[in-house]
Amino acid sequence: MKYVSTRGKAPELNFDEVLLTGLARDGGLYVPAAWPKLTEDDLREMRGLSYEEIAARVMYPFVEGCIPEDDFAHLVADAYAGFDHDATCPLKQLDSNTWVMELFHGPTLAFKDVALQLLGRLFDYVLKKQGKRVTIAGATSGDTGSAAIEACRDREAIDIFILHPHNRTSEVQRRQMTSVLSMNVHNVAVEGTFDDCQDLVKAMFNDLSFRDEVNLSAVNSINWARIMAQIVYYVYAGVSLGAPERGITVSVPTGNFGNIFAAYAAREMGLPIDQFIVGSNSNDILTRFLSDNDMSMKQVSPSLSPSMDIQVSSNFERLLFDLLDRDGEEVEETMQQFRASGKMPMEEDRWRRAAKDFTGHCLDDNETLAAIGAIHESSGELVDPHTAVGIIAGWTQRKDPASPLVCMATAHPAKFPDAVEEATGIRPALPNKLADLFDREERFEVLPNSVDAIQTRIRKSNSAGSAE
Ligand SMILES: Cc1ncc(COP(=O)(O)O)c(C=O)c1O
Ligand SMILES: N[C@@H](CCOP(=O)(O)O)C(=O)O
Repeated sequence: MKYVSTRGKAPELNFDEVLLTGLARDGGLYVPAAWPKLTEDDLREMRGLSYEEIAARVMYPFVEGCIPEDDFAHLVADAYAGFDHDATCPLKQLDSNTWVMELFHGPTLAFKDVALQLLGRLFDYVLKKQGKRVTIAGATSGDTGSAAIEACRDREAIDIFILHPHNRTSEVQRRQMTSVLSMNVHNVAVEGTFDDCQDLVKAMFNDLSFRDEVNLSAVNSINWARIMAQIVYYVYAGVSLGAPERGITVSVPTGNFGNIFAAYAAREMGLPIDQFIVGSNSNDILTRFLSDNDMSMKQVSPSLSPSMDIQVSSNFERLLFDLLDRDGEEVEETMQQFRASGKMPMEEDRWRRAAKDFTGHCLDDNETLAAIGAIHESSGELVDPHTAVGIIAGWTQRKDPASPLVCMATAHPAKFPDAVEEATGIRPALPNKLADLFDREERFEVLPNSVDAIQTRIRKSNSAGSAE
C-alpha cells in the first residue's frame, strides 16, 4: 500500500514511513493512494468474528508489505486485550432501530484508546525494527492526550509532549494526563485554545529542520494510522447489523473530523453506509458548512463537550481531497485561503456532493443537558455530553427510519461527571482503575502560545536525555 499527501507535493510513502511521519512534509495529510476493497463476501465472512479478528482483516491491506500478517494479528490482539468488555466495542440497543456503539472500554475511557492502544504498539514494533527514536508532539482538547500518554508511557524509543489548552479540559481529563509521571511523558498546558495547540503542533511539523532534528512524530488523527484503526468499528457495527445486505446510518459527535472520516473510509472500502451525521456543540462550523456551505471560523467558545471545542477540523482536508477529485494543488490553495480569510471557498457542486452524504446538527449547552436527561429517562442509559450530542443529532437528522442508526459513544460518562449530574441528578463513578485519580500527584508546566517556547522546551528535554 502506498500513501499520498493531500497537497500532492510530498513523497509517496509506505505504511511504516507514514506511521512515523505524521503530517506530510508539504503540510498535507497522508491518505491511501487507492482504497482497498472489502467485497460483499468479505463482509459476510466477518459475521460472527471477534472484534480483534475483524480488526486484523480490515486493517491488513493498509500495512501489507511492512508488517507480516502473523505479527500484525498479534499486535492487534495485544492492543485490545486490556479493554474491559469482552466485545471490545459493544453495540447496545437503545430503541427499536437505534444502537449505541460503546467505544470507551479502553484504559482512558474514550474512543481514542481504540486507535492509540494499537498505535503505541505499532510505534514500538517499527522503531525497534529500524533502531530509531522519535519525539511525539500531540495536541489535545482532553481525550487524545491521555490515550496517547497511556499508549506511549515508558516506551524506550519515545518521548511524548502533549499540549492541552490551559483550564479548558474537564478535571478528570486533565488529571488523567498530568498524573502520569513517567520520565518520557511531558505535559504542557498552553495559554490558548485547542486550535492554538493544534496549530503549534502543525507549525513544528512545518519547520522541517526542527522536525528532522528531533525526529518528530504524531499521535493526533493527522497520523493516518489513527484513522485506519477507527475504520474497524464501523465495519464491526455494519456486519453486526446486516451488511452487506443492509446499510447503516452513523451519527458521530465531531471535532477534528477524524472519527467521521473513518466512517467515510469504511464506505469507500465497500461497507454500505446510508448517511453520515455530524454532531457539534455551539462551535458549529461543520453544521453551518453542511447546511449552508458556510465554513467560516468564529471565536471558539467553551462548552460542556470540550473535546469538540474546535474550529479547524484537521481531517476535513482528507474529505476535501476527494471532493476536489484528488487535486493536491487545489487542496493547498483552498486551505491557504481558508487560513488567510477564515472562510473556505467551495464550489456549489462540490458542496452538494458533501451535503448529499453528510448532515450536520448542533446542540448548545442547554440542549445538551436536556439531551442527557431525556436519553436517561427514555432508556436508562447515562451518556456523556459528546455522546448525547451525537444521539440527538442522529434522531433528528436520520433520513431513512428503516436504516439502523448507530451512534458513537465516544467517552464514558464519568469523564464529564458535572454535566451528567446536572442533567440527571446522578454522579457517574469512575471505574475502579481510576478511583484514586483525584489523589494522584500531577506534573505539568504552563507555557505561552508560542512555537519558540514549545520548541525550546522540547530541545531542553532532548539534550538532558542525551546527556544522561
Ligand atoms: C469524547 C469525544 N467525542 C468526540 C470527539 C470528536 O472526535 P473527532 O475529533 O474525531 O471528530 C472527541 C475528540 O476528538 C472526543 O474526545
Ligand atoms: N478532541 C480531540 C482533539 C484532537 O483530536 P485528534 O483526533 O486529532 O487527536 C482530543 O480529545 O484531544
